[in-house]
Amino acid sequence: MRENGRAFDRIRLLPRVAVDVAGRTARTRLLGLPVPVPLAVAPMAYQTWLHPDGEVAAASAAAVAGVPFVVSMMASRTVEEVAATGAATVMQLYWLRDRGLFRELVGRAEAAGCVALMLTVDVPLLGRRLRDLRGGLVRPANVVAANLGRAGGGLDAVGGAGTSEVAAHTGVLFDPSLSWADVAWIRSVTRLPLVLKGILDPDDAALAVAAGVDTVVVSNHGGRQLDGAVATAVALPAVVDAVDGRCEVLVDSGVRGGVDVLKALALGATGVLVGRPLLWGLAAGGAAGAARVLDLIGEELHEAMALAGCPDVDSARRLRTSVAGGDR
Ligand SMILES: Cc1cc2nc3c(=O)[nH]c(=O)nc-3n(C[C@H](O)[C@H](O)[C@H](O)COP(=O)(O)O)c2cc1C
Ligand SMILES: CCCCC(=O)C(=O)O
Repeated sequence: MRENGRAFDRIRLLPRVAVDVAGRTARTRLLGLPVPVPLAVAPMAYQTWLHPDGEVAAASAAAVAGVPFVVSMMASRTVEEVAATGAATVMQLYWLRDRGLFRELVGRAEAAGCVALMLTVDVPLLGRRLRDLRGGLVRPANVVAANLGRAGGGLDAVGGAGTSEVAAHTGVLFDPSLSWADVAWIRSVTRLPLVLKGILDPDDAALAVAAGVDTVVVSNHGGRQLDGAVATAVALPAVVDAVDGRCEVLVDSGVRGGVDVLKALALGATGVLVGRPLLWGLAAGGAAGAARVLDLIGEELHEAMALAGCPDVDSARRLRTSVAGGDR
């Protein structure tokens, strides 16, 4: 988790000069849609834990900013409620043992008008989260996986220091047997664009392209899964090379401001997903707080583009970078 931020910090940009940036724009396409800035909100579970309106408030902020909102399969508000905010909504999915429930969720996402499905592939089981275990993490009774019906409620039998009810619950639901054959099946049951989230190895990126995926997200899940996994700013360039323009390449994990977005573009990304900063905004100020976070990142990106001599996103993708030696 710490290395994600450090890796972005170590990237150095080579600004261009005497380029007319007076009319600069960060407009581009992301997940097949026109967007004012190349970012979307990452899927994050259980947002009513942070604010009573949860995902509905966060998605409203995305709608105001004009950027896509990815609703977690483990969201505490339903995909229908999220889509009703007017945000371009992407449904995130985990591979479930209950294939009937998985198929039903695909159908609900389609019916709700989702613009894409995002299959997260880096959670065969939940990572070992020591603070969750030490604190005996248990969901409050009102924080449930609203999309999963009866399966979304709490596990009464689990509690106390040394246990995580969230890890136990996902262990019951998620199927660690996911393989590329299953990805091909998922590709075959929907016409929506398919995104795979959690790619780090360029060979997996090539397999994703071969499976007919429209977008890969270079992600280590914000450092929440495999401790010691490579930072995404380090992994990104090889994935961009392997994909070679055959699908979109998004990146997340450690993006904290507009300069990080510019660095991601310079490393070849189509755009970024923003994770925790959105939750901080949501916790601090609900929909307005989340909207302020998106505004700040957008403002910072526009400024950084001016200072780097980039009138548009394509020129940002052509910026040269280097990697600094040590930490600052
Ligand atoms: C509280 C929390 C819950 C998350 N829940 C999900 C989830 O339900 N599905 C998913 O694919 N990723 C989930 N993630 C991972 C994020 O989508 C994203 O990959 C990560 O947070 C990006 O890193 P960042 O927080 O450093 O921006 C979660 C992350 C956090 C912090
Ligand atoms: C609650 C299900 C898993 C959410 C998740 O992906 C995360 O906490 O990182």
